[in-house]
Amino acid sequence: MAPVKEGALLWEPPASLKKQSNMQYYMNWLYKEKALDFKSYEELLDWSVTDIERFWESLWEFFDIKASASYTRVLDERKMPGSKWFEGAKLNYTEQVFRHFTPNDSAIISQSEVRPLDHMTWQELYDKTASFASGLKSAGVKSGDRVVAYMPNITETVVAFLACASIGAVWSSCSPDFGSPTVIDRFKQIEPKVLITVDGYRYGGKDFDRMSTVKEIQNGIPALEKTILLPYLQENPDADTLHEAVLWKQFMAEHKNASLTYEAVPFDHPLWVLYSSGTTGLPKAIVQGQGGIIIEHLKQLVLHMDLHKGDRFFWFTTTGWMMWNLLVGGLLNQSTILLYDGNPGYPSLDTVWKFAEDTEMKVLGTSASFLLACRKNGLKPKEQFNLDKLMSIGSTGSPLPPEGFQWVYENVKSDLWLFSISGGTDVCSAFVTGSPFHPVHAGNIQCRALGSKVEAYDEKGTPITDEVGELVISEPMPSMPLYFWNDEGNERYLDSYFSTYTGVWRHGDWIKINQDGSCQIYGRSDSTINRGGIRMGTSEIYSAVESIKGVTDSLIVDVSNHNGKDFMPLFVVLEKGINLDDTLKNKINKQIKETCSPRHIPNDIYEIQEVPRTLNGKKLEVPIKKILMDVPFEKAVNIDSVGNKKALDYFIDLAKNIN
Ligand SMILES: CC(=O)CC(=O)O
Repeated sequence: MAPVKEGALLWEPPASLKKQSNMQYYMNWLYKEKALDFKSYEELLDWSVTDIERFWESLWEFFDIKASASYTRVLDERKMPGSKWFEGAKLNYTEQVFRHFTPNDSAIISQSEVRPLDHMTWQELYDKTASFASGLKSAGVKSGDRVVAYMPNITETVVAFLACASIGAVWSSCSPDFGSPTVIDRFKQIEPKVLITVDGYRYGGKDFDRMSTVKEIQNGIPALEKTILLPYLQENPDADTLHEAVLWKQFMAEHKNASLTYEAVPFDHPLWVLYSSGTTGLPKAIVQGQGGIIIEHLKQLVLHMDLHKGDRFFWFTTTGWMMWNLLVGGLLNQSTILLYDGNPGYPSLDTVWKFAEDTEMKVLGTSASFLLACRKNGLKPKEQFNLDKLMSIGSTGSPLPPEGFQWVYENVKSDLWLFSISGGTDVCSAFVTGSPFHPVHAGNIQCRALGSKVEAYDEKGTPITDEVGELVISEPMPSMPLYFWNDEGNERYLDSYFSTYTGVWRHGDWIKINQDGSCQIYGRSDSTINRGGIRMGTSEIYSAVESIKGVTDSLIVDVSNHNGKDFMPLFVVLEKGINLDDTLKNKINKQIKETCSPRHIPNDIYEIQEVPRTLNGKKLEVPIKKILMDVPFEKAVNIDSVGNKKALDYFIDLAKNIN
């Protein structure tokens, strides 16, 4: 097959999909209830980002958000940051989930490398959530206290999260493949009372015992009062080696038949803390609110991904990525969520497609890198699996290039809806996303999300179309972070999003918005490493690499997506007499794997003489990234600010070889 050209039309939504979509239903509802007659998505989008108070209020009514006290006004003031949404309202995330479920329907279908395929009904989910919540309460957990999980993507993690939210406690999770320094850097900041953990996990057919890591985590977080240990890898891990630990089974048994109550919390009550790392300091602890997430996730999942009650919704994720939080959001609409824990490429890349067949999956969400790996390995799922029920594929983590789109249409199904989405941890959602109304063009994201005033700004802050610019959001959204934990005077929050354009959210991605409203993302406009959706600050990688004897300095950049290649090189400066041989490379990779995560192992390691730095000593990450992306030198580097100009030569030569 000839390679598809960027922008080539690959699919158009059939009239039946449009007609039966939630988006159409919402537009009909707006017409009937609000006398708002939009003739197209573009008209609706325009209204949603102009008359923002009425738009978000309409969602509140359309989704029939359950609240024990109503709001007094939708928005206090259009300002960013700090606008107050739905003041006076009292609600609860978990109550929204359980407000009208069908007891014997499946709420969760799960499988892992440790466990076979299993269904959990809504009644079971409700009962287990009630028991866990009661257990947390007896452990002294109150509204506002933090509960953290070092857990894989399995049913117990969802139970624990729903229980935590029902009390109004604040949730935070890390995947058990994260090393203890990474976990401690995150969890310690929020002083959690309770840790929920597994003893270990299986990945790619290998067992990883984590009991000693759990001990290190416990030792690193003095605020912890209790640990709940779920035997997942071993049947009988030795709970006595941990402080104040109780086994999951015992914890649940003590609270059997408990009834579930819901703490009515204000709209901006913290729901969870997600983490995002920059180049310096500890990872940012981003706090998102119960109400903001409920309304944003319903919008994203129900309108943009067209999830209906009972639809089987899957996203391949770990608990350390915001896509886990979005996946769980499927329960807000009583969809059935599908969890997979393990290596999606083990024993082969067929694993996910087989899971799709076995679960009669309707929406299959994954990362662009997974789809590209399937393509590279010549997979043809359509010839091997019955994917009749599959309606759509979602892709995120990095931009999906045209060849990824082509592979899906040629090898999975010619008549499915493939949507690529992008947003991120900061809002736990997507700014640019899918739509049941729009065609799919190779390499393009279908549309900007309702209620997200996404614009591309040039350096002067002027909106541009058909050109790459900074992705900004120029009107407030209820899902924007409430604050960062321990961020005196909102300093880091302001610096992260509002230091470039006053009162406008600068997201840190490059975007091109096309005339027809579709768009493309061109990766991070800063230097953060985003692998498999997990954002890791370069500083975390440096501290791992530079702790190795013989390594004196280092630099890492992620130029994945440039030319459709997955490329994250690490550059090291070595002590005199030390060679960058395979033993040292393996040592570096092992260190990154154990202290950061396996996803942050570089594609290659190069020896350099000097790390290029600014006059005041900062590593030149973004300029080097730009050089390697073949951006013209004068645009990539502000040469006057470079302290050791000669150090750039190496990268200029390397760019010639890789591009
Ligand atoms: C929706 C997203 O933006 C996911 C990610 O790439 O982290």
